[in-house]
Amino acid sequence: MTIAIQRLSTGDADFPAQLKTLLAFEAAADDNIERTVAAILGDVKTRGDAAVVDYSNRFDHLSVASMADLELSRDELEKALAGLPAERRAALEAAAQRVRAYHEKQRLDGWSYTEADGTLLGQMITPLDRVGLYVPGGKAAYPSSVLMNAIPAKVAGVKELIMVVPTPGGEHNQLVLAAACLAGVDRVFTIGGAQAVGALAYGTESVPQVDKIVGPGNAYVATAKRRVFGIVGIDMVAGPSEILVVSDGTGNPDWVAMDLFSQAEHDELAQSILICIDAAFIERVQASIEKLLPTMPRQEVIRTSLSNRGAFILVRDMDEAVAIANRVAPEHLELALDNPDPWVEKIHHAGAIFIGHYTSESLGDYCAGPNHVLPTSGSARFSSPLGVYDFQKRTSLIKVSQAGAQTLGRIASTLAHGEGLPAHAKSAEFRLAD
Ligand SMILES: NC(=O)c1ccc[n+]([C@@H]2O[C@H](COP(=O)([O-])OP(=O)(O)OC[C@H]3O[C@@H](n4cnc5c(N)ncnc54)[C@H](O)[C@@H]3O)[C@@H](O)[C@H]2O)c1
Ligand SMILES: N[C@H](CO)Cc1c[nH]c[nH+]1
Ligand SMILES: [Zn+2]
Repeated sequence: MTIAIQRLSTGDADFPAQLKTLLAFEAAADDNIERTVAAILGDVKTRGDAAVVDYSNRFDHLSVASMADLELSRDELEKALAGLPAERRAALEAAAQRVRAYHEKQRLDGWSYTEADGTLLGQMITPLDRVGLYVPGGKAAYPSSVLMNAIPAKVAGVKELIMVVPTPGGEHNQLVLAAACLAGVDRVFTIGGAQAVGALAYGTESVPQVDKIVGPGNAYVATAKRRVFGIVGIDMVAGPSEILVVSDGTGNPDWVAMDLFSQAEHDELAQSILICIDAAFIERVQASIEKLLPTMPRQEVIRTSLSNRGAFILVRDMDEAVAIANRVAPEHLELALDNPDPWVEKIHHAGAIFIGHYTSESLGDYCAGPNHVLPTSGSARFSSPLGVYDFQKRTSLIKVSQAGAQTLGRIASTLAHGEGLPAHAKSAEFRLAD
């Protein structure tokens, strides 16, 4: 069966309008979800543990009596790690080691300088005290996301990392627990959805209140995170996965087809786009898609994603390809080019750039080292991958010498009078020598 993937060409007069439609994705605001989440959060705020237990029993089909049944012991996490088949354990450890090494480079350090009159100015960096990590557990479990969220937090020096993961029907995903153990997660509660976000944001008798909640989740989780923002910090509200491949017609079309599949298989709403300067190569990728799709276990998800949100864009040259890539500002951008290096610095908007034919996006998802939590839906125009800096805060330092108080005091006094704030002016003036 032919898979109908939208074809666009920059040579067409209506290309700008077509591109706009292709990129016009907004997570549908759902009043029912808003109402449900508001009610759950309110209940968790009022009734604490009892509410969390009730919702966990209802939504995750459990029958537990108290929160004590919903916390895993250190022993259970260690058993999960010890029980992994050797090959899986080695892969998990190799990925964790590479992700840690990369993120070590991101740690921000404080700085200060002293002016001629002895006044010291600087910036102090402190880690967040306590962070909540949401790990989705409904339809699919992602141990790699445990590493990508927990390791930067630990590298930043976060003192306590509390993980929540729903376990529908009481099933514990051993690879998720092993990843938590390896990444140094401190406590794990088997709770999910809006009730878990509420427990982390407000604190309950058992779940400590955190300072920031990170990690992806479904519409209930995303809505709850948006609602508790302000009481706690949040990382970002990630949309469906995206990949954009820029091709000059070189390389293997099977590789490109599978790279497009790799993000399409996440979600029917995922977006996979190929921009290419060579019409014949686009046809070869289409043929590869037809050939390879029947071999894929998640072919229905891939088919839906490619036909609803996928696209092939034929461009006249590489400059046009790069301009459109920057307009899309994709989560993942592959430069599938024989000579990719000169083009890297022309890409200004992308969550991550995968350079050259051997750099499949999937290596970044698991083990290259950089974080796989990346800005989606064009937000790479103004935001960055999750990193150590998301778990560090900056505090300004000001230590004014007696001499400095004279110079600064006169400036501050003048400006304070200008603003009509006499107490500000006086507090500076009191420190002026007569
Ligand atoms: N961007 C990324 O890096 C990334 C990584 C992993 C997962 N994801 C996304 O995370 C999401 C995971 O979703 P999921 O559902 O599998 O797991 P989830 O853990 O996010 O949600 C499961 C919870 O949703 C709540 N829920 C379900 N139905 C409900 C209802 N009718 N009323 C109230 N609450 C309800 C329940 O409490 C349940 O425990 C997917 O959208 C996936 O694409 C994104
Ligand atoms: N590609 C996803 C983020 O867009 C992350 C992931 C986890 N496992 C596989 N992939
Ligand atoms: Zn992925």
